[in-house]
Amino acid sequence: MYFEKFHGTGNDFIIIENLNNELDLICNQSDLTKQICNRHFGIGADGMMIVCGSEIADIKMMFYNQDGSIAPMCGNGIRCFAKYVYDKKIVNNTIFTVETLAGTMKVELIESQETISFIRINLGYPEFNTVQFPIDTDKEKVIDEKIAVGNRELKISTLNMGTIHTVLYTENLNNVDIDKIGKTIEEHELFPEKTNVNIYEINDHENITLETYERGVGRTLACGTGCAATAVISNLLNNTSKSVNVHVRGGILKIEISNDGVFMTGPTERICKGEYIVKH
Ligand SMILES: N[C@H](CCC[C@H](N)C(=O)O)C(=O)O
Repeated sequence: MYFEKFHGTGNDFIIIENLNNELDLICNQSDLTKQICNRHFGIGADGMMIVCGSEIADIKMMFYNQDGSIAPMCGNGIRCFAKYVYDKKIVNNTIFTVETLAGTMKVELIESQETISFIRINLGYPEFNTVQFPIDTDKEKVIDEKIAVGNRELKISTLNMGTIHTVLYTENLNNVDIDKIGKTIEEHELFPEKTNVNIYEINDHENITLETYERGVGRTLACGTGCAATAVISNLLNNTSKSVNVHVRGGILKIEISNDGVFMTGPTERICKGEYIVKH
């Protein structure tokens, strides 16, 4: 099975095509994801995208986390996906639409080179009321709410930015056990479908540093929708401006909050391509 591997600021993905639905006859896509994304027995990646035909957009992206779970959207992934379908001439414009389970996203290839491209995505608008959040609050938005995490009380904000994100602020990321807090909150009883966990510190009014513990993966070098969700919360709390650079371990993503939606701009790079042997 032909595949290509990409990364977007260190969040890495496998991309395979299913334009003629031939994949459906070969294997279960969730099982295939777990197999191919395994970093020892497979190629290794944080997740997998499948290229599908669409009735409502130029192309459709199905996204699976490394553990085989389906997620509605992936910000770093859709940049890689966009480069793949443009370079393979599956789409023929530098501006096109991608159907996802989180809605149709508008994609723009700003600069396209052989291995690296810069891509700008309109991620749409943050949603607060779609989060099933059984916390005792009469507020419409859950921002800076205190919850019990183990024997501690933490302030969290939860929203949907293509997928569910929970955001926490810290004065110093070096003092935070990201894996421990990330896993605890990911699996917290408040989140029946789990959540992605983002912990950020403020560098200045236009720059934040972010660590993300992703649902279905664990710690990643970057999370595109997590960067956008965190920029939205940080701006709502008057910590940063509407245009902010989010510094992640794998690079920097630019987030712009506007009346037309939340835009994310960042790089994507092709790592390799080849034939994967499906294990039955
Ligand atoms: N783990 C996420 C999906 C991938 C999001 C992330 N890789 C991004 O770049 O947005 C979830 O289960 O909702």
